[in-house]
Amino acid sequence: MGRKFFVGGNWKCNGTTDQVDKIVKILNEGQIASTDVVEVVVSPPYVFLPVVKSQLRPEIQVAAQNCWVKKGGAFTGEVSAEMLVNLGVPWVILGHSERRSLLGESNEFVGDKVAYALSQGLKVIACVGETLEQRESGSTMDVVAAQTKAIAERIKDWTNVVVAYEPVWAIGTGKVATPAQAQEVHEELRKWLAANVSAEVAESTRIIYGGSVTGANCKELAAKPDVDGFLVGGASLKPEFIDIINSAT
Ligand SMILES: O=C(COP(=O)(O)O)NO
Repeated sequence: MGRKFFVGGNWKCNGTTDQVDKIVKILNEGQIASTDVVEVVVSPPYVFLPVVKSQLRPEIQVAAQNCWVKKGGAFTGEVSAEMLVNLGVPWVILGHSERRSLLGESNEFVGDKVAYALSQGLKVIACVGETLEQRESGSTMDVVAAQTKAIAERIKDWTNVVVAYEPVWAIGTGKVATPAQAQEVHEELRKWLAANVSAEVAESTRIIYGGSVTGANCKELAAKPDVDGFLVGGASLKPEFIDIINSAT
């Protein structure tokens, strides 16, 4: 398969300087698999990005949790892709379900953000996922395909894209998807990429799972053939994140 395992830590809107110091210490002192085996990217809030980047061991990269949809300027409160590149931040999470639901980010807006971030040289963790209502109505794949299509219509090169399947009903709820549920959607997503982009992109693009991943459930999920890693929320703030990083070994 040849897809390097990928573990992202999404700190969301959390952290004080003391808490950030403690998390960085855990990350710097943890026994983690080599970068040949796993790619690790942690995503602090914007305000902590420079200090975390400066203090983290070199094997662990950083990501922003969002960025603006076009070149910076008169967009009060926004942070541009160019600023992240200027800071040496290599990754950005885009299209997280919390932004789609709380801030009304549409599939098209997320697609535009992904295209612009890539054009500026950022690497992107692009989030997709359905709500409980959508799953219960049997429209999971329709939703996830539409979210992915809005990205595919706007980009040509998938080299720097990781797709994060994060079922909304599993985020922050403790109701983790079963390994079979995760595998089913990841496999269908990969088939969608093969049919609508290319076999090569389908084969090489990492599709990672997010939604109540913990040190206790990560191994079983990681064992599934189309689960290429994780995007972890709550547990990325805890020592168990080290176990999740090592879950593919
Ligand atoms: O939103 C998530 C997952 O959050 P939890 O692990 O806390 O469910 N990742 O981006």
